[in-house]
Amino acid sequence: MAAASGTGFQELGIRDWLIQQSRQLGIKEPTPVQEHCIPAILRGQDCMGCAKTGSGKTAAFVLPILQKLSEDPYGIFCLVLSPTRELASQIAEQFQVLGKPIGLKDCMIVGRMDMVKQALELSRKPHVVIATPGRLADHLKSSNTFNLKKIKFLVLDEADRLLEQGCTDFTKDLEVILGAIPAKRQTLLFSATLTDTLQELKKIAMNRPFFWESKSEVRTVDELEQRYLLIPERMKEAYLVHLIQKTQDEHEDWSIMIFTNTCKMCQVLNMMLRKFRFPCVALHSMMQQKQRFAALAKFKSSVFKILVATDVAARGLDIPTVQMVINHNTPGLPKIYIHRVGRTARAGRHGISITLVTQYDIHLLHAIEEEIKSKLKDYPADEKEVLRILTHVNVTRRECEIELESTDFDEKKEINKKKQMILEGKDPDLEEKRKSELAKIKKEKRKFKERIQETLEKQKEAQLKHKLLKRRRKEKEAAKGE
Ligand SMILES: Nc1ncnc2c1ncn2[C@@H]1O[C@H](COP(=O)(O)OP(=O)(O)OP(=O)(O)O)[C@@H](O)[C@H]1O
Repeated sequence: MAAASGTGFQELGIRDWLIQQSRQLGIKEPTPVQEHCIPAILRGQDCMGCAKTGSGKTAAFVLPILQKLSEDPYGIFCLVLSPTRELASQIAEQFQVLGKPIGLKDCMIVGRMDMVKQALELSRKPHVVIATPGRLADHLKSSNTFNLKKIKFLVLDEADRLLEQGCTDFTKDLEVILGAIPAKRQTLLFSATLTDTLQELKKIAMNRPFFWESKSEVRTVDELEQRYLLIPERMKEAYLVHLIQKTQDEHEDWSIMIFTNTCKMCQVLNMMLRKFRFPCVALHSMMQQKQRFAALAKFKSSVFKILVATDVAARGLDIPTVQMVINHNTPGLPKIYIHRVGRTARAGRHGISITLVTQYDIHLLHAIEEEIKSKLKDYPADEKEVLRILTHVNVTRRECEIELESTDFDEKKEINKKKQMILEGKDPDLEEKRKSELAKIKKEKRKFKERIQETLEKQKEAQLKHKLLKRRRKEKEAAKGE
């Protein structure tokens, strides 16, 4: 993890009190991303840092910001944006520990938590605000008890995710936030996968940013052993149970993160693994925020050894005990794969990832290998053992699905959708009406098109018949003439 050059934090310009404090977190020698980005940030430059997962990007911005804050302390000095609430909480923790000697006041502004309490905290001018974009934009639109007009630093952690238009689109909220902060500021952008969104990011970091990217061609860390298992879809869960059982039998200290592609699958797998008496807990966006934080805390403290999660946990989370990542589905985007498997093998530790691949996902596996510039190896599983447990596992899974169907899980999803619409200032009933009207118009259009097509085909047929008749008549006449 240490910088190849052997440069210490002191040479980078970091003060003694911060160096002492960093030691408490095991941060002794700077990592390459810290070695390169810290001096640029201390010089006052905008900075874009692209380094592999688990390489210490958080401290690369927290340390210089705290140092600058200690020289001129006021609130609100810095704003950090994160795509998920769990990551925001983790960043806040780093600020709290490292900023303790200067009496740092921080404030976390994330969705689905008490808005009034947050507004009060904001009005007390904390030094650092760590926020998810949606909730911060809501506060900016609805409150005049605080402002961000004097901030010196804007940090976008997982910057590419904040800018891409994925299932959660942050662009509108970012517009509100960027409109509320001063143009003269230092902007710091970090991620393990910055390159796709480089041009958009450069627009946000305006004053010719210092750009640092780790040189290595391979996009994942050397300490990560990457494996795949090519299996039929109906055997996925049996393989999953087998892999967990094997890990539990062979290791005393173990911890696994399992990634799924939907909240429902996450819930079903969690229920199923619990029926097999595995100590596991779920994390997905359909859970209450308090439950989400509690689940993560239990996993972090090793009360539960398995976390079944959707991609809400794919980025940034730093849980050193995680030794294995299992991808229950092959990620559709290589970028998501990089972040998911990056939850293990962090800070120089060893880790293993196993991706379950069905015959329909082979092209996805190839796309991943092409992007990460490395080949995944086949995982040697005990197929006989998997066949032995197959029926039992599949019956249990089906039972869990039926159990979940009897609850209001799908209904809750609809309610959540409606809640989201209300938050976006839309009327769910009106939206529903508009949707069905749109569907009706589309249906009519389709019918109209079909009718035109039919008429055209009939016309064509008639023309052909006419031509054919004409040709036959000509042929007959020619025959007569002979
Ligand atoms: N210089 C250092 N020496 C040793 N450990 C460090 C150093 N800097 C950071 N760490 C530790 O490394 C771990 C990973 O750091 P961090 O979470 O910042 O990674 P990251 O690069 O942001 O990863 P990701 O891309 O997954 O978000 C943390 O536990 C952190 O305390």
